[in-house]
Amino acid sequence: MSAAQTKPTACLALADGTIFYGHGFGATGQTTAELCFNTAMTGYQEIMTDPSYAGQIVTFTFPHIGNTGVTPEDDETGDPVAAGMVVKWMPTQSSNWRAAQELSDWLRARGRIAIGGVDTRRLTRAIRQQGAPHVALAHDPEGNFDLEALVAAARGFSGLEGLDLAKDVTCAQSYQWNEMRWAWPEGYAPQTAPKHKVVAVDYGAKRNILRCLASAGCDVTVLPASATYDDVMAHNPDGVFLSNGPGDPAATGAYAVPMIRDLLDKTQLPIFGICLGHQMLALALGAKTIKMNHGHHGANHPVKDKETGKVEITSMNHGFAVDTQTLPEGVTETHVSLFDGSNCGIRVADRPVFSVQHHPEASPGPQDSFYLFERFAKSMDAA
Ligand SMILES: NC(=O)CC[C@H](N)C(=O)O
Repeated sequence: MSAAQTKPTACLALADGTIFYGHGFGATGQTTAELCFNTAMTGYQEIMTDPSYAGQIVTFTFPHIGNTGVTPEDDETGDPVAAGMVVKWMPTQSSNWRAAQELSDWLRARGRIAIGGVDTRRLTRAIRQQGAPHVALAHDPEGNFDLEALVAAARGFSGLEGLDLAKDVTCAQSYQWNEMRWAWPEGYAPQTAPKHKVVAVDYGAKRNILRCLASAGCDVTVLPASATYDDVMAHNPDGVFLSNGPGDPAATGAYAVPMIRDLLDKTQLPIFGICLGHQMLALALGAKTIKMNHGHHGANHPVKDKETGKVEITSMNHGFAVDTQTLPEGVTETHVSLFDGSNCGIRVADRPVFSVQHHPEASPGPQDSFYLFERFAKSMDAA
């Protein structure tokens, strides 16, 4: 906080009793969640509206957040789904021709609490040391905080392990998706007429993934997370896409994995998964997932494609990972994180079934990972 802003109007309490004071913006009130940090320098709106952030408060390590405002065009879904945000500097008035609204007003309208003026470097170190902490975040313009109650609320948060959050963020009904990417990766021609009928199962899908599928020539039907094998097959798809999403893959897997297993056992359909979809495909193949210490959240994560030796600069947002040691016979690790060696991709031998942990649609590379959508489309050409 600056010296001029003396009385704190927001407070972040960690379950270990550490308190961070700051100034509130966005909605007032109180919320509990797991706390992570994201190292991306841009894309705060896409991050806040990524459904995979449900149940989490995001600490932004980049200090200037909010200075380009927000625009409906950049929403990854209808509402912000991250539970709140923590930043170093209070947002200044936005300055960007695309800005339709100030970040603070946008957060307030959507009931999301934010705190500014926090020493985010100290907080990030705490997250790295403790593992993603459970926290309570409160914003009160009068600055009245019951610290004991806040710490108790943080301790009362169950954490993300064992939580199925896909059911909260999935679409209520199936729908068609036709919109394409706005920018074309170099060397890729826009597909004018969709060639492949794809069912995308929505565990919390980001819109840009659906745009990338459409851009690769897919006629996309989106189904809710609860879709059964019969629901999927009723659309007579040429391929099935498993989306990203929040929460613990093992919990969502309780109903999603049997559907994916049926697809694997009863069909030869191409299957492509991203992030939660990747984790649940791995579970369906017999592997296990683990909770990471503080996860991967950023837009600068180097991932090595083990088959080509190429390194992609990727966007990541995950707190769980596939345990490489548990991959069964016939399932190969195709991608690996160069930060910590964790699994970032798998492929089933002799079948067009593959998935990645990172986000190929989010393009920090900026075109490094689009080939995965092309690979999925090509596998349907061949099928
Ligand atoms: N982006 C995602 O799909 C995240 C997957 C999962 N919820 C995780 O945190 O690991």
